[in-house]
Amino acid sequence: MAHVNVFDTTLRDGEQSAGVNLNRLEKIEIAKQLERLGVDVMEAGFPASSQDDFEAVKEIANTVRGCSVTGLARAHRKDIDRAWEALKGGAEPRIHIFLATSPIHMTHKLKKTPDEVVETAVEMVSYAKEKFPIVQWSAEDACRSDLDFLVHIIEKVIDAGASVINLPDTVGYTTPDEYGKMFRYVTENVPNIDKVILSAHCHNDLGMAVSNSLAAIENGARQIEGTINGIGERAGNAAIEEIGVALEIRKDRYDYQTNLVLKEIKRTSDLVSRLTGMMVPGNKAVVGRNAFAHESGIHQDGVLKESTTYEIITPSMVGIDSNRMVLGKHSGRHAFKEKVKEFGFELNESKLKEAFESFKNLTGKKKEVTDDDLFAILTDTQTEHDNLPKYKLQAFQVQYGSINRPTATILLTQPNGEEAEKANTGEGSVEAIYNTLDDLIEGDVHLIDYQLSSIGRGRDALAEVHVQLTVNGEKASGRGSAQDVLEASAHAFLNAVNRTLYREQQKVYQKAQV
Ligand SMILES: CC(=O)SCCNC(=O)CCNC(=O)[C@H](O)C(C)(C)COP(=O)(O)OP(=O)(O)OC[C@H]1O[C@@H](n2cnc3c(N)ncnc32)[C@H](O)[C@@H]1OP(=O)(O)O
Ligand SMILES: CC(C)C(=O)C(=O)O
Repeated sequence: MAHVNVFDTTLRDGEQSAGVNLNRLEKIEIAKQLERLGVDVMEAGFPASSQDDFEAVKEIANTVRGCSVTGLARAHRKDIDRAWEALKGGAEPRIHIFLATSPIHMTHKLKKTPDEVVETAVEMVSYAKEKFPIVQWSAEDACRSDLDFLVHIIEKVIDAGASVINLPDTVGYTTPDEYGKMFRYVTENVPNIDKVILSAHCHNDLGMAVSNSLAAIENGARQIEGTINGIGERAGNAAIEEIGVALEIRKDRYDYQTNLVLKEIKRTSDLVSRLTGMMVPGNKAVVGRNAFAHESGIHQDGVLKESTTYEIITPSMVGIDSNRMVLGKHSGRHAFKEKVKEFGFELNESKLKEAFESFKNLTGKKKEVTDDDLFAILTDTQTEHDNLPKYKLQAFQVQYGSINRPTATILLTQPNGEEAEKANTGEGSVEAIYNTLDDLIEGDVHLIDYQLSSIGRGRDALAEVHVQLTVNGEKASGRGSAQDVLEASAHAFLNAVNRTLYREQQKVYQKAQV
């Protein structure tokens, strides 16, 4: 059985999804989970793109030991230098340099001739190779490139020191047959191709990213790139969980193995969905809420008689457990601590105490605290920055009636520790809350997007709100959960505002360091 490396780019291409903005702690939490999932390489970010990304890539490279950590770079010395500074402490530093090879990109975007592109690619790969043991080079927009030009440039960058060559379908344009043929052509025509691993990176604009990735594997690719839940630029990337499960379920056809620990899929999907605010559609393959639900009578009858009549994937294979954990108001610290471990979180003592208090508070409101509730509490606690000045909701009240204009009164602790109270109205209760918060918060805040969902099922399910705001013109996303929709809405708004405060504090701190 041939081995196929899994290259996860949730933290780079995934974070390029419109509206997604992960903070450092969230990225680290996802990185730890990707390591548990068994990915071979994780692309932690684009170090030269911002100070935040640089810090996150550096911390992930210095922490993660179970897989290789990489970072993206343009074909620029300064991008490569920055990537080296971020990645040099990693277990196996590797860089991912890209440069477009299609006529459209070379002419209109790069404004370079094909010869200049070859020259730049070779120069930058050689430069990177002086620092990095592993250099991956990507021919951006490979699928709209001239095949013989591809063959020519690939040969040159391999000579310059690249050990992984990626042929991305940057715009999600290709079909499985075409993509497979491109891999075959390159394999058969690049003379030094046996020195490298070929990689596939597919986008989902025409809904073919996973099929294209599988076609690439069948035609010589030994690395596939993708993201969890298929998030990413525009319509997203190939969903890693779908490729992993397809290779497993159809191993009669695909004689390839990966290091993926399929049982970690559900937790990884939940974590990424929750932290990015990108909800997983109910009908999404492998991880959707309905992926294992049987609704119609004939299907239910079949499954009851023999599950394989309508079920090709067992829920337990991807970590969907039918044994529900029940924690209630009589559960103590020890049981709680055990469950936190079982869930894969590593909380320090103060975060554990905070999470236990939130859990106890919830047991006062809900009959039963479910896995989903606990997961929400734990991700929130783990990804919240400690001891930083921030806005904190102390109390609020909303008056709502079908005749009166909704009015919200809010008591807020401000970053300087002082309390302030105000009231304002709105067309609806959420707007009244947001107008009041706007009055209480320094700066110019605008709501761009608001999404409400429930965590788990049942009348007493927790509400979860994701918002996108601009604060003084800067975009920020936030999330909040609570048993009450209005409280969750207020928390999400404040979470987004606090993130911009945190970013400001980081900038001040970084300036002071220089
Ligand atoms: C296919 C992909 O997903 S590629 C990755 C895309 N990801 C991102 O862009 C996210 C992060 N990006 C950023 O933060 C910013 O774009 C930055 C910091 C990288 C650059 O910002 P700016 O300097 O303001 O440049 P801007 O983004 O407007 O334009 C990109 C420039 O890079 C050039 N460029 C694009 N790709 C490459 C490349 N692979 N190698 C070298 N230069 C490149 C473009 O031609 C353009 O150059 P120009 O300014 O001479 O016209
Ligand atoms: C940087 C490259 C690999 C990319 O993301 C793409 O081409 O889609």
